[in-house]
Amino acid sequence: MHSDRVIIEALAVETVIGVYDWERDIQQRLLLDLELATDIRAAAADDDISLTLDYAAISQRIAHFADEQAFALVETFAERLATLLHEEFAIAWLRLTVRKPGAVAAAAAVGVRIEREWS
Ligand SMILES: Nc1nc2c(c(=O)[nH]1)N=C([C@H](O)[C@@H](O)CO)CN2
Repeated sequence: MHSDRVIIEALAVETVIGVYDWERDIQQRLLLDLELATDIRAAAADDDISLTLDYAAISQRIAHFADEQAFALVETFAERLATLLHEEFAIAWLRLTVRKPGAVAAAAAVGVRIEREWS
């Protein structure tokens, strides 16, 4: 696995998310941190965006994914998003943190962190 990473930090997206009835009718903000494994050397050598993971394109895709989904659990959001990133961007390893700010008043944020690897 490559040790290089393309990163996206504190990406804010809006989505329907939550287990309670009152959460089914509103959009809430999630904050996402991503580490995406890749080998940046070819892109750096040729100074060519097409040879690396485009963090702008990936961020846009994630925002669209969030907008069209309505999961109960942040676990489901994280797992489905990881699969999407693997399938659409050929990402073989990632670490994804999904935070739900404000969900627990006494905490700055709660959520999940997952790592996934595909061979
Ligand atoms: N492990 C989880 N615990 C909880 C979740 C969740 O998605 N994963 N969700 C909720 C509620 O939706 C909460 O965020 C509403 O404030 C509670 N626990």
